[in-house]
Amino acid sequence: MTKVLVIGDGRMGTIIRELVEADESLELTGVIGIDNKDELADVTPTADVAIDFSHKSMLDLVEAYVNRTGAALVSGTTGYDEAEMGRIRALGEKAPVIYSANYSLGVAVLRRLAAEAAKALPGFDIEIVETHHNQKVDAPSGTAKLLLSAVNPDDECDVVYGREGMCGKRPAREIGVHALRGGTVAGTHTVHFFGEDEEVALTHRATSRRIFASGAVAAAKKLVEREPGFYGFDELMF
Ligand SMILES: NC(=O)C1=CN([C@@H]2O[C@H](COP(=O)(O)OP(=O)(O)OC[C@H]3O[C@@H](n4cnc5c(N)ncnc54)[C@H](OP(=O)(O)O)[C@@H]3O)[C@@H](O)[C@H]2O)C=CC1
Ligand SMILES: O=C(O)C1=N[C@H](C(=O)O)C[C@H](O)C1
Repeated sequence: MTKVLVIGDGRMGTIIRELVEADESLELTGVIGIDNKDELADVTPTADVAIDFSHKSMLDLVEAYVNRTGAALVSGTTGYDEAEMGRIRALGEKAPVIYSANYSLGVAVLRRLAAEAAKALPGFDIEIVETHHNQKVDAPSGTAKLLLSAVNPDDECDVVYGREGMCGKRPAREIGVHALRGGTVAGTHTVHFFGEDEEVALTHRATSRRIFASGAVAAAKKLVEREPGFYGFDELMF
């Protein structure tokens, strides 16, 4: 039995907890929310793997937990800055760690397609649009950032987050990133490629956040078989 600690008891944490409880190969050792977050620093029972879908403010505790116990870490929390991402990567020296801003197979394929399209369509204007429910606290989404780095791998383009006012004509080497918020949308991402008299648009639409939760649980099962190290989604899941 693989022992699983779920960090985050919100929308994602609740579904992950249900999936873990329903899986005979997994044992739930605890669920951490704001109210009992200090357990991470002390009394939490040791788990083989922690699955973290919480909030960036939990990073100090998550980091200390992995360093203290050596538990594997599946991290899906978004909103981290570069320095915080560096701290998550560094945990790979202590334990097997995977980070992905999106645990659906569909987005992993969208990322590849978008990278391919960007190479094949030089000179096209790229715009990324993400849409999420009205409870999401970070923008743009982690997935939008992941797609941005797929189409702009060498940081050659300037990036603008929304536009307003007399911002002038669109420069050629610019990528616009736009966040829409409303209702209960689980997560939609479109990468637009605009050319002369034509447009290619690649879209992934999640119709339920269950897809992210089941991807994270599948990742946890694979991760516990691995040596310490920092793993990407494609490396572990394909
Ligand atoms: N990688 C992926 O595939 C996916 C990633 N996500 C990401 O997972 C994270 C959680 O998403 P979701 O479950 O929808 O979010 P919720 O707001 O429903 O849950 C957030 C959780 O974090 C806890 N928390 C701790 N500190 C804070 C704080 N300072 N402010 C707010 N919450 C805090 C909350 O505790 P409490 O309940 O006690 O308030 C809650 O357990 C987000 O970063 C989201 O972007 C979401 C879907 C897919
Ligand atoms: O907060 C969410 O809901 C989601 N967050 C992730 C992100 O920021 O990319 C993944 C998914 O789109 C749902």
